[in-house]
Amino acid sequence: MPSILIIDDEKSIRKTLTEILSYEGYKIEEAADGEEGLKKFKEKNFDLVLCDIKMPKLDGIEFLEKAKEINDEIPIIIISGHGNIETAVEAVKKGAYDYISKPPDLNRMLITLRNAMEKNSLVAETKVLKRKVGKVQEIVGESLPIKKIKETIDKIAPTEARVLITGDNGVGKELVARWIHEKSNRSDGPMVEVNCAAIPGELIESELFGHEKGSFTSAVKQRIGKFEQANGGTLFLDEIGDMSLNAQAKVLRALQEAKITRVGADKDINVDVRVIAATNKDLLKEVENKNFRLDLYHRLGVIIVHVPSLNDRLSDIPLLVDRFLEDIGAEYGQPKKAIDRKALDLLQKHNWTGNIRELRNVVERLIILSGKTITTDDIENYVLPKK
Ligand SMILES: Nc1ncnc2c1ncn2[C@@H]1O[C@H](COP(=O)(O)OP(=O)(O)OP(=O)(O)O)[C@@H](O)[C@H]1O
Repeated sequence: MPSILIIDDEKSIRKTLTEILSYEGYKIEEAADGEEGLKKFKEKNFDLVLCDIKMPKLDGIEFLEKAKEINDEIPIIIISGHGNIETAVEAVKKGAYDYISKPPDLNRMLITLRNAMEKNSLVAETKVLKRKVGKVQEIVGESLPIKKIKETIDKIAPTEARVLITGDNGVGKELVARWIHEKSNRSDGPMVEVNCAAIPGELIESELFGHEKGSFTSAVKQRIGKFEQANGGTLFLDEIGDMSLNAQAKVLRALQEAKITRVGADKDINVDVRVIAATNKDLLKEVENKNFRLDLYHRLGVIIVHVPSLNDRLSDIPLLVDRFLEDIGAEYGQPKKAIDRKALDLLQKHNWTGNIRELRNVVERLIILSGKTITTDDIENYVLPKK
């Protein structure tokens, strides 16, 4: 149950707000002035604070400044009276999430609260994910195409240019996208990924743009879409070739106008997002077949990075195998296994239709099934198709 701290010197206001918000399922604590509020704020971890501006002892702005120093992740919403809208605006500039006017409009207040908490949990989620992922995995390889790709990433990452990454399944398109984000000026912002092939056609719009409660039968609560989640960062549209024409039209508009509209809403929302898209399809062929919009293709593909298949850069295999032996070995808590030269040669002769993902799986299998050193027998037994 989300918890809210209400700080207001007027008892009647505290009482009304407490009644309404408890009824809405929030856990409420009250404080009668800024000082008491700050004491409670220090003691407990609230999900949100509602704070009046004019109060004895410590007023709303002073509370805001002190609270931000203690924990600037908890959203604070200012309640402002008639006479102090300007102060409320100043509070927002100083980091309050928003303000609501007295007497509060019930619906608007509830929406503001919900948005604040939702946004906050998204921020927290992104942080957790960032910590989990930690550093982006290195792009291993010394072959000419890989060197070129690394150079291109260095050149294009700091620009705002949209990038279309093409290549087979499992060649490392997502990894390239991650590095572009990581080396861009947006790296402190989120990188949000959408796999357009995995989302049913009728849900993709709501997934990308969000929806208002009740906008369609299963929209039981308001939802923030991926474009909004990626605000200030990068949106990675994977498998873009599988997106419906309907959704393509909306994505095009979002790119042209830097604005989106949630499904069922009439208000536009500005978004500041860099889009990177990836596909394993030949998009121009899809354009010819009327499955993909040419104008969207041109919007997305300002820069095109093609990641070649592993079969076209077999010289990278020894380095990749070495890296996977080390990483996967460590994941299993085992010492790194060796592989003999001839076994490595066999791997370089294999037809890698599943690309680097397949190679990684193969190395994992070999680590599990082989002895200390991986031999040609192991490759014949566990990798090559049985005749
Ligand atoms: N050059 C590389 N060095 C190290 N690991 C790599 C490299 N390229 C890809 N990988 C690893 O191979 C796996 C597949 O890569 P990734 O998911 O980026 O491919 P993809 O092209 O996006 O695949 P899909 O088309 O299925 O979305 C991942 O585990 C990735 O970390």
